[in-house]
Amino acid sequence: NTPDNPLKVRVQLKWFHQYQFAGFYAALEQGYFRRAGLDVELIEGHPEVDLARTVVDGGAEFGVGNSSLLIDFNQGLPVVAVAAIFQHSPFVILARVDPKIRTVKDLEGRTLMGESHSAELTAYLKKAGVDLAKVRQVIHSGSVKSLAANGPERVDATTAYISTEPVEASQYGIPYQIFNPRELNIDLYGDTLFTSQRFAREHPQAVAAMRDALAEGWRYAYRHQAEIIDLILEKYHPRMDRMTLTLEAQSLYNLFLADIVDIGYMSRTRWQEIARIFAETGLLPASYTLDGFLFTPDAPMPGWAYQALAWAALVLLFGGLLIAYIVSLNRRLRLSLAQLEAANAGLAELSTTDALTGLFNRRHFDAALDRELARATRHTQAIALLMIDVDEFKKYNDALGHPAGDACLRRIADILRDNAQRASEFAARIGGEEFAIVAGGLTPDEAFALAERIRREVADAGIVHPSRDDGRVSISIGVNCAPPDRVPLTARELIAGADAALYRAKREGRNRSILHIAE
Ligand SMILES: Nc1nc2c(ncn2[C@@H]2O[C@H](COP(=O)(O)OP(=O)(O)OP(=O)(O)O)[C@@H](O)[C@H]2O)c(=O)[nH]1
Repeated sequence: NTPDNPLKVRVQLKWFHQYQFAGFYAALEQGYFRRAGLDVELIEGHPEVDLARTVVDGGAEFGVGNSSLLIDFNQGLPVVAVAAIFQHSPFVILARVDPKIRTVKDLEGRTLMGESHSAELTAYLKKAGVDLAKVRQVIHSGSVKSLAANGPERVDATTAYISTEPVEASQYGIPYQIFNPRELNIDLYGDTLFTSQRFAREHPQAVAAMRDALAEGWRYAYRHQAEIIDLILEKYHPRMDRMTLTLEAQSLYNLFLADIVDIGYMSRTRWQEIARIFAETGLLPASYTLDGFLFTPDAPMPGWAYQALAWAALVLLFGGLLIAYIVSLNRRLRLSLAQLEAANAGLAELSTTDALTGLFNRRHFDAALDRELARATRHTQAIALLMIDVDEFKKYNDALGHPAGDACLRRIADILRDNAQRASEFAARIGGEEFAIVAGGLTPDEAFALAERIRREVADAGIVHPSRDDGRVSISIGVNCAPPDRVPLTARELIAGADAALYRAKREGRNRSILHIAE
């Protein structure tokens, strides 16, 4: 509902037009209802109107009732309390001044005039120990004048609002006394805005809007009391004059402004207390309930919201499935990766060759050297080791780049392989630019000759080295040879001798072979 296309609603008031309904008049006049999307029509009440029935049967969308609504609700009338307009009930009994009527109990045997559905009256009389059967109850004439009438229409007491009838009685010069239920701790909500369960279910937003606009109307009425009284006098033809309305207004404000709660506020605890009072006086069964009686603005979801929710659930479902699939895929991937790594590690373990040159790698060299030494020992054979290192290879790399360095290493490796072709010989790359050749059965001279041949072949290969004096890549070789009578010699001893010779070759100018002489 919008201000341009408002929802038409009728409000059944519980009494004649008077200041009691000031919040409604103000909200109408100030446009609060219309702004809330409501086109409100007020229906004047009277003593006999059955408020709950009128609203439930569709005679109005809202009603202004009182705490009796809780009894109607428990008797099966589908009403919903929306807002407590008065935090305390203005309800009292107004009785004639009569020496025989001193307490409310003295109303036994007397005539009491009351409006319909006044549970508060019954609760009060019962709690005061009045035998209801002994009280003659008649329908409210609508005027306090019945207290002073002559003849059969005269009554001894009447239900009344503390805000209205005492003033009227004074104006008519009727002496009166007041019996107030609050003296017996009967403290109920006063006027209460309510609707039917059906309307609350179908138009929850309109109900909340009505409640809020009415509260705003009451706030306005409080600030502009005289203006609202003028309005009532002009538009609503009240049965009271300005003075009575003014006194009524002041009396009403005492009832609900004493509480530090927002106009319209109501609490479940308070309703529970009211239910307890009704149950105590037999107006409600012990099995009474409050469930469904109080309006909760949780609007039922509109159709589009259900659809959006369904889509969101679907997206969540597919999202969840996708995530589960990705997680399982990931797990499988991690597993295969781990297997792959293990396999690679196994392969590396098994691998014997160097990836760059194709020669044996360091691991194989160590194992093979041990094997060759053992064999030489077994057959009492000589064994020679050539340790080969590329000269000033760092400068080569620096000058020509790493890829060129790799190519150079491969060329040298080829030369080494070519020169270690016998069954008892093998070449290996044992470091970055370090190589080794193991040759079984060679005398020291033969081993040295082999070293020199290799060194010359590398020098003659003509691999350009920008930093070398002769412009060529060269190698240095340290040769160690264990003659048959010196075997067994450990691998470590053999390598140490060859290293020492290589070190000398470097120190003496590079591009040379040195034979280690055992001491
Ligand atoms: N391109 C390439 N260079 C490597 C490789 N392995 C080691 N090197 C390089 O070889 C160089 C060895 O340098 P050094 O140990 O200082 O020896 P050097 O420059 O050859 O000098 P000397 O041995 O004293 O003649 C380093 O620059 C390493 O980066 C490889 O696989 N490829």
